[in-house]
Amino acid sequence: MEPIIKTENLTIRFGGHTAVSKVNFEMPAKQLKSIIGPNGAGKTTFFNLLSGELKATEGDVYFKGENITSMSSVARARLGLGRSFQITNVFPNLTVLENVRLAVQSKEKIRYQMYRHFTHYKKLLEESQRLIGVVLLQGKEHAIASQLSHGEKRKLEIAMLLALDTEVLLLDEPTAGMSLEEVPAILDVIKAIKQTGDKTILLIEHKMDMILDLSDSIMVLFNGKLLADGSPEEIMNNETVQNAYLGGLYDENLAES
Ligand SMILES: Nc1ncnc2c1ncn2[C@@H]1O[C@H](COP(=O)(O)OP(=O)(O)OP(=O)(O)O)[C@@H](O)[C@H]1O
Repeated sequence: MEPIIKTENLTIRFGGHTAVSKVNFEMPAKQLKSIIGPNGAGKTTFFNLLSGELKATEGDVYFKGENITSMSSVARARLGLGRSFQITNVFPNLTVLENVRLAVQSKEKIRYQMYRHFTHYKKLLEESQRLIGVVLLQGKEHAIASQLSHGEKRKLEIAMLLALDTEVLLLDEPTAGMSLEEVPAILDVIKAIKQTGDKTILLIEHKMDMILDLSDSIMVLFNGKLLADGSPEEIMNNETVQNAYLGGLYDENLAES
């Protein structure tokens, strides 16, 4: 089966520094792949190249076989490739339900006037409630977005990404800045999304137990290069990966000259 995302020779340089270097990567549809690597390995930069926040210096990005390298992040999001922080339309003074409902509405392109039709309104509400359930925010429907905890805000963002019918979810450290008690709930949310079986998830995480629990595959970035990509077991047993993490490989060995 054709990969849902593919990169060829994907490279970005910031001045003299190559942050992502000649990455050839394939993302199978409807799977969860984690991206790991030490701080500064290029994980977030790689995400930004996929989502269109950054333009590649060299190389190409494909979505379902289409070359999207020159497409804006908005156009990519419309195609179904989205990252959580791209959602700038979380209204802090609206409730959880209202925010999700607006996202569902914007996707369904239902015009405001159609709210007059009660059946449409009811459908919107039902879909919003379903998504609030998927991200485990039941009971918080009427909470004001700005008053949610950090973890709950991330859940709301994910619900809105789902409402926009995002096929590929790019989740950049969804547990960052979260209290320890909030982490298992986010793990459950990602599992619940995975269980729906129709989403492709790319996840940047530092929490190894979480990665091993969730991932179908893991890719390792090191100094901007793709060091390895394989099943969790393969990656754990990969000597090069072990060396990289143990500091056995020096930056110069892998750095772009
Ligand atoms: N806009 C930019 N201008 C210059 N250098 C940048 C820019 N963005 C990233 N970099 C550099 O590129 C490298 C990769 O950064 P990136 O944030 O992608 O790493 P990361 O693997 O996500 O790290 P972390 O785990 O700490 O988030 C770093 O050396 C960083 O300083």
